[in-house]
Amino acid sequence: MRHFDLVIIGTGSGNSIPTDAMAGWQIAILEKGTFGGTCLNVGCIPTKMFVHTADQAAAPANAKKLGVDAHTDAVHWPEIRDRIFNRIDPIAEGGRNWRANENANVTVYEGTAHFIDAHTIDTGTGETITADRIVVAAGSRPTVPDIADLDTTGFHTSDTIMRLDELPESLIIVGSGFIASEFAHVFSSFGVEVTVIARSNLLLRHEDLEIATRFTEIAKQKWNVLLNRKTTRAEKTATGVKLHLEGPNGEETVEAQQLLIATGRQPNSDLLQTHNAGIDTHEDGRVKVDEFQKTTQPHIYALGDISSEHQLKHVANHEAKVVRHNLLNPDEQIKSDHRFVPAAVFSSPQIASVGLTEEQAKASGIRYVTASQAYASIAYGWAMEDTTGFAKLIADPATGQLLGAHIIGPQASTVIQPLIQAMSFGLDAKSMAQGQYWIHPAMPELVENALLNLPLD
Ligand SMILES: Cc1cc2nc3c(=O)[nH]c(=O)nc-3n(C[C@H](O)[C@H](O)[C@H](O)COP(=O)(O)OP(=O)(O)OC[C@H]3O[C@@H](n4cnc5c(N)ncnc54)[C@H](O)[C@@H]3O)c2cc1C
Ligand SMILES: NC(=O)c1ccc[n+]([C@@H]2O[C@H](COP(=O)([O-])OP(=O)(O)OC[C@H]3O[C@@H](n4cnc5c(N)ncnc54)[C@H](O)[C@@H]3O)[C@@H](O)[C@H]2O)c1
Repeated sequence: MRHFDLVIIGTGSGNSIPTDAMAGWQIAILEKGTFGGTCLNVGCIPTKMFVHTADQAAAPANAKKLGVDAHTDAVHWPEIRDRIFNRIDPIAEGGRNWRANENANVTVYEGTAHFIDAHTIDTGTGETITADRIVVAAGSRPTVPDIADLDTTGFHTSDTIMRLDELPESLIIVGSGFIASEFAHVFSSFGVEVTVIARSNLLLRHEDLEIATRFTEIAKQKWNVLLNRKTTRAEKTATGVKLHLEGPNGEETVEAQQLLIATGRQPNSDLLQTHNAGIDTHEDGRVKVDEFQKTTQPHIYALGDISSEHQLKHVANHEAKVVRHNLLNPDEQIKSDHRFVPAAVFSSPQIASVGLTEEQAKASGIRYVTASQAYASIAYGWAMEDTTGFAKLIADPATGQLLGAHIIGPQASTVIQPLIQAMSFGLDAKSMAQGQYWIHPAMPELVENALLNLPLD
């Protein structure tokens, strides 16, 4: 049985751990799917390449209010799809080739691995190996809800929808979180008739209530948004799929050519049989880790979607850096920093957030103040004729420190960055607003004005 100094399970953020400083270590990398993991192959990167294209396709419709007549003549789905994946697929293959054939100290095993015990792993390739140290970076996979007959109708998840042969005329999306909101924007901008089915009365309900409410209002004008609906049964039709729903109008059905299930992602700890290694998991299947990313077995670390409460690439990357440091410096371990984890929804409009929502601030019983600023009341907002976007800030009235920041509107994912910086480095709202120039008349004036609007002494 071959023995390794280090085994890494999963080639998403886990693949970034081996470094020159580990050149003397024998390392095994285990992967059951495509090298590079979710973000590169079926997640952040292709989705944002589709989102940017969708933004272009939708732009002419928005130009009308500026006095410009423009029209999107055609959306060439096969060309768009192939442009995106002809860029991504070689990167995945190049990464695999580099690790498999060009790293003298790395051995790649391509199979579905599982633990035999705390030091022994069946690689799923017919070979079982042992290791001194192990990194569990096996990510998550789409959750499929229990809808009767769904298995007979066929459906897509984010793993498959981006590789459709052709653009459908209509698409039903079950779910109302990140993936639903981003793909609804992509497909509707490409001319597809989109229906979004949500269990609750709001889309993106993890966001601050005012933000989620505004997003839901806007979404209703663009998509067929069905709120407070339970999907009870799926049925195959001659042209696609029919879903049976229960909701405020009683029983009803919706039909479309294609169906996307976007109801969350579950950690892959079950595939790994982590219990065989004595690794504890949370009730939702996430591997338990401490602040050093150590599992309940001190020689096994975990990172990213399989253990984190934030299923975000920047978090997985941060944790991978922490794990790499701790593997190389066992006597000077560092902690992960999860204080201010930002996230953005790349829909239309975009949403970006960091820190507490107002509901969370209220529930925690702390004292807080809020302030908002509309894009419509800053000069660049006039230029864009934006009427729906705004920033909302939550701050501690005693110290002026920001507790949360939420933006809905153009370029929200970029405009929020100085607020993330202020929170991370402890810069108070007043100093931030008054201690620097803000380029006039640029979009960050939204942030400057929101800061100045906070009722602080
Ligand atoms: C559609 C979509 C869009 C997204 N967009 C964004 C975004 O814009 N911004 C953002 O921050 N995040 C985004 N995310 C989330 C982000 O992709 C993930 O948080 C991140 O990729 C997780 O990285 P990871 O290394 O933990 O896992 P992964 O990248 O999933 O890597 C885990 C790897 O482990 C392998 N594996 C699993 N089980 C086994 C096993 N038993 N044996 C061997 N190998 C195994 C898998 O095949 C996979 O390659 C998106 C996700 C999706 C699905
Ligand atoms: N821009 C980004 O950073 C980005 C983009 C896409 C995905 N992601 C990550 O991937 C994760 C997964 O995305 P997602 O959109 O699948 O999850 P999500 O957690 O954002 O949303 C899941 C949605 O499905 C609904 N839902 C759950 N079970 C259901 C059921 N049985 N029937 C109907 N609806 C149900 C939930 O109410 C929720 O609206 C996200 O949590 C996020 O961390 C990030």
